[in-house]
Amino acid sequence: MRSPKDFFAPLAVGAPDPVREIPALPSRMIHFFDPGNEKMAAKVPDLAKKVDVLLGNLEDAVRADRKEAARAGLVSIAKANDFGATQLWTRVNSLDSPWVLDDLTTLVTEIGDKLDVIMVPKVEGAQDIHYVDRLLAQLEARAGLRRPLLVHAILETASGVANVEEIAGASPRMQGISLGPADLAASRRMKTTRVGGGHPGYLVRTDPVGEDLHEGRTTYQQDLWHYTVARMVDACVMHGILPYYGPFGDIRDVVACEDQFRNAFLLGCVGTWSLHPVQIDIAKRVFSPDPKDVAWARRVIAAMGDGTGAVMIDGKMQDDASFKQCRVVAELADALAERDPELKEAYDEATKEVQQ
Ligand SMILES: CC(=O)SCCNC(=O)CCNC(=O)[C@H](O)C(C)(C)COP(=O)(O)OP(=O)(O)OC[C@H]1O[C@@H](n2cnc3c(N)ncnc32)[C@H](O)[C@@H]1OP(=O)(O)O
Ligand SMILES: CC(=O)C(=O)O
Ligand SMILES: [Mg+2]
Repeated sequence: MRSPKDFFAPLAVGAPDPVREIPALPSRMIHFFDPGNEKMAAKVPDLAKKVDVLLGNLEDAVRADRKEAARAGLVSIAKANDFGATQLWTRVNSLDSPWVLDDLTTLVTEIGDKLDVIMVPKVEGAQDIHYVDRLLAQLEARAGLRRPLLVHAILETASGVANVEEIAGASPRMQGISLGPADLAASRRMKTTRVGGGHPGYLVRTDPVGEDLHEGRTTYQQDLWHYTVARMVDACVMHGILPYYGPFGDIRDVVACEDQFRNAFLLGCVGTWSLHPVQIDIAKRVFSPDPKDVAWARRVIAAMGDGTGAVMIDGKMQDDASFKQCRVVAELADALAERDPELKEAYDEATKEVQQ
């Protein structure tokens, strides 16, 4: 284990200094595309205007015989485009794969100055992050980069979940963690066959009403991911990094997708993945606070002054704890409004209405 005193020293001579704080940039949707797929790649410049994060995916969903095309495609796309305030991330192949070394070496060397975050799949424990941390420092030093690349882990193995707190704190590069429900389900031997979302068999049932055990008993489907998302959120917050939901594979079911995203938003996640253009607006809607909630939050903050004491607003008690919750919502709204003029207008309009 590294001494806390050395935590902010570069891991290679000439590598940039590690960051001391993870920037809380808008990242409501991490939009996945296959950089080796010409149709998808052609849409990237337009998509960049709509999404907070574009992610060139090199891992699962890219066929083995297309890995090199995907890597080369990402290099060309990054060199040919300026994405402005939209972040560019990549997901490299897993650390036990034959491709990851070339992924990291090529990407850091060729486009390390364009990339913001490297997503590492199937992270099992802090040792995986330590490996990537040192290698990135060596590559950054060789490439003469002035800004350190950040690292994002996918939580998609049973060991990863058991070690999530140490993963979150393994390096100052750690930017965030996403839930990987598909691989996690396989790793845990869950008896599901889906990519995220619920399952009709995972339910609770009301008590029997009479002799007939089948009559009049309502069932409620439960959220398979509640425990993992909640634990991931706590681990991330403990270490000052950002939690995300991951993929929702039923592209057609936009309703359940929105529900899954909203559960994650309410539990503390800052964003999610979009696998298909249709999921971009869902993520944007869900991970931008509702204008009514923003107006309420601003009203509570104004009424609470320095945040101490208690006041009553519309019959509801407000004190330091609700003031802090309102600040979370209001600060997120302010950050998103800076990037999105339409949202700014909606938030200001709703705020004016409650002031009248
Ligand atoms: C468990 C995990 O690891 S999840 C992460 C890994 N998975 C991924 O990254 C999947 C990314 N998404 C995809 O590959 C695709 O969206 C698929 C395979 C799910 C569906 O693709 P298609 O069958 O082509 O969908 P569809 O016909 O609705 O696409 C409509 C258009 O949008 C394009 N499109 C689809 N997905 C994307 C995307 N993610 N980014 C950009 N464009 C896209 C298609 O190329 C198509 O273009 P066209 O109109 O020029 O023909
Ligand atoms: C996100 C991912 O890779 C998974 O669910 O397996
Ligand atoms: Mg996976």
